[in-house]
Amino acid sequence: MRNLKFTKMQGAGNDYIYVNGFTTTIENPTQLAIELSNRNFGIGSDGLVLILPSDTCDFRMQMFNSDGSEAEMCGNASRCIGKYVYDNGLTDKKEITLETKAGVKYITLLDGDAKARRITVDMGEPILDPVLIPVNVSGQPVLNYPLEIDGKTWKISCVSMGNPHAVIFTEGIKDFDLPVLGPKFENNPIFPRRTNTEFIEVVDRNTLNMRVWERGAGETLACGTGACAAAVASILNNYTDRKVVIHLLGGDLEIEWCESNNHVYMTGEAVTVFEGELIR
Ligand SMILES: N[C@H](CCC[C@H](N)C(=O)O)C(=O)O
Repeated sequence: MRNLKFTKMQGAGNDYIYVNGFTTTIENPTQLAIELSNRNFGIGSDGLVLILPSDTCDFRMQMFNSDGSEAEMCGNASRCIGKYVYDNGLTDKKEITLETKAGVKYITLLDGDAKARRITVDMGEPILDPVLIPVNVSGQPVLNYPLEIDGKTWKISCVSMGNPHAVIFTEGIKDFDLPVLGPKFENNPIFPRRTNTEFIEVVDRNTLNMRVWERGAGETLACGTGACAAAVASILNNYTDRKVVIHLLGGDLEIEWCESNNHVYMTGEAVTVFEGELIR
């Protein structure tokens, strides 16, 4: 079997392996995501991203977490795909449409070079209907809903950006033991398709601190859809204005929930770390 060429990229420290689906066919992406994400026996990453042809858009994204599960959408990966396709000559456009399982996303390349680019993605409208998130709670929006875990009651605000998020506004997030706490939210029966969980400190009306336990990947240094969900939840709770800077462990993301069209815009970096060839 031919060696596998790949590109390693990261957005705010959320790192994925990118494969050009125009030249390489991946038979079993679920298994490959598990193997290649392993940070000792594989390449090491938060998951695997395939860049594919699309009948309706410029490109299509298929994204797999490090546990092999396929997600509907990935914000940090969508920025990196914008950089990848431009840098590799798959397009000369700086306004790019991307087909995802969460609908069409619109990528705009701002400035930068072959190493790092600043990119904005129109992430579309947030989904607040619990049936669609999904979360087994009645009434919308789901804001500060009391969820008891191991005798402690947490207040969750639930938003989907095509993938499910439970947002918790709290204090002292740097001290949380996420490897213990995260899975108790991720796998809680209230979430029929599991959930990503964001732990948020409100710094001021334009600034949030965030840690995230991702569905299918564990703690990552950043989550683009999670940052969007956290911004929407903080605006709905009137903790912040409609433009927020979110400080994540791996870097900052700028989120705006636009009042005129109800779309959420995410701006941040996309960085190419290295290119490689997997010996198979
Ligand atoms: N773990 C997520 C997918 C990756 C999302 C994240 N890395 C982002 O940048 O949006 C899920 O299963 O919904």
